[in-house]
Amino acid sequence: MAPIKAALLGFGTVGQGVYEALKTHREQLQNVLGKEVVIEGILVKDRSKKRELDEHVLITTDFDEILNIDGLEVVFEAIVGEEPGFTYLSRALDKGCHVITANKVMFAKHGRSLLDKAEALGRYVGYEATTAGGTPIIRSISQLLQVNEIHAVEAILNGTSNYILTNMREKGLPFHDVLVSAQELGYAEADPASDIEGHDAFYKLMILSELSFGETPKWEDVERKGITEVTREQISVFKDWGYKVKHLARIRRDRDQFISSVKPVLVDADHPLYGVEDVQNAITVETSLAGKVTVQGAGAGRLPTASAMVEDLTYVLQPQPVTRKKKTEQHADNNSESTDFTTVGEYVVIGSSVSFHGTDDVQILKQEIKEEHVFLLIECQVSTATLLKENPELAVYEVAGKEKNKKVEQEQKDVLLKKVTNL
Ligand SMILES: NC(=O)C1=CN([C@@H]2O[C@H](COP(=O)(O)OP(=O)(O)OC[C@H]3O[C@@H](n4cnc5c(N)ncnc54)[C@H](OP(=O)(O)O)[C@@H]3O)[C@@H](O)[C@H]2O)C=CC1
Ligand SMILES: N[C@@H](CC=O)C(=O)O
Repeated sequence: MAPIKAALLGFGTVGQGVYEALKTHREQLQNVLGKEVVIEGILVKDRSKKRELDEHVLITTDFDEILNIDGLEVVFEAIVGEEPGFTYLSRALDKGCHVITANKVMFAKHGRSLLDKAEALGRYVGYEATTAGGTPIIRSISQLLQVNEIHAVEAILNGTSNYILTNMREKGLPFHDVLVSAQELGYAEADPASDIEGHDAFYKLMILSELSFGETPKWEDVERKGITEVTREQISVFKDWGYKVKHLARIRRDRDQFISSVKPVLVDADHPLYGVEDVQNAITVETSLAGKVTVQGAGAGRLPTASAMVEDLTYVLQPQPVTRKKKTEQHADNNSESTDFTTVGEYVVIGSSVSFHGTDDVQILKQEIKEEHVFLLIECQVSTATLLKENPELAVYEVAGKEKNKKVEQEQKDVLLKKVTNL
């Protein structure tokens, strides 16, 4: 039987992983698909690099040569950046191919357009590898949670950041050394600023938002912060207090409004993502019927990412019926916050000096002085924490899952805001 002809765009960490996985799992694929899958062509940027490839494989820097492969059915994309990836995949769909991508920057920006085009052409787009590496979250949401309404997603979505934070805490290693190790292991992006500044997790969160809610918040409204300001001294105090710093990507839809952020947050042992370490990613989806569902797995690296792309191959060639989530109206929540109540949360505030001038509504729950810094665990209103975060002298970390509604008189709120501004 004639084999399924495929092409690979990119032959770096991910591209090589796909090439290897197709060879090592040839038999398994043949059992599922009834045919062999053969890579016929590979697109690269630098043709002079030495590559270990079967003789018949076309290696080229010219995308037209890829598209001209006779009988090409599938294009895997694992190159870097929004372009030329988007143009190449659009053209591959126009040519009648199914496409499978790992490129989240491109997919966060153009995923909807590619999915629309594929639908119109009767082709399929696999994008499992764009989000959380080898963790099957795209398939879980799109195929297993079609009837459930999704209320919120809370996740660790960047393997490099989680690997750095884990190794700083467990081995006391300096930030930079662990980043270099993440690069050597193939976890980091070509420009690792994307990982450590939170852009990568942000793109993945936007892909999950589109999948879960049929829309995203305005991108500029999402609070985004990376892990570059997390110090070993902070991690050590947090550890003594029973917390870990995790880079969390969170989105909640509440009465047609999104509350969304990507930032380092403290979690305690009760939090579902507390035990997610090293390059692991995990995603907790809060649903209307199933409650909280968590999926965990390797978030980056050659074979886990290749796994997602090869699994996608079975999906694009044997698609299951899936309805894409449409933007839906949310029903008003009867438990919605009354004006008499205000939301309070727990925060760790760190500075060379921190004082609250006897403000009643800031409860100090714990304190410690370490080297040059005062560490305070406080309970205060969310609005107060927002003000504290604006103070460049302070580092403020939210403790995840500690928000609650508390009765506070309006006058108290005003007094508190004035006092905190005077810090
Ligand atoms: N690394 C990981 O764990 C994961 C990565 N991803 C995503 O997968 C994609 C690839 O990542 P990764 O393999 O790590 O990256 P690498 O930097 O290791 O490899 C990139 C590959 O793309 C090729 N390439 C880059 N630009 C072009 C271009 N304009 N035209 C043709 N080829 C090009 C390069 O060619 P050459 O070899 O000639 O330099 C190289 O082979 C990225 O979008 C990344 O975000 C997704 C999930 C996990
Ligand atoms: N650089 C990314 C790779 C996978 O998407 C990460 O570290 O998570």
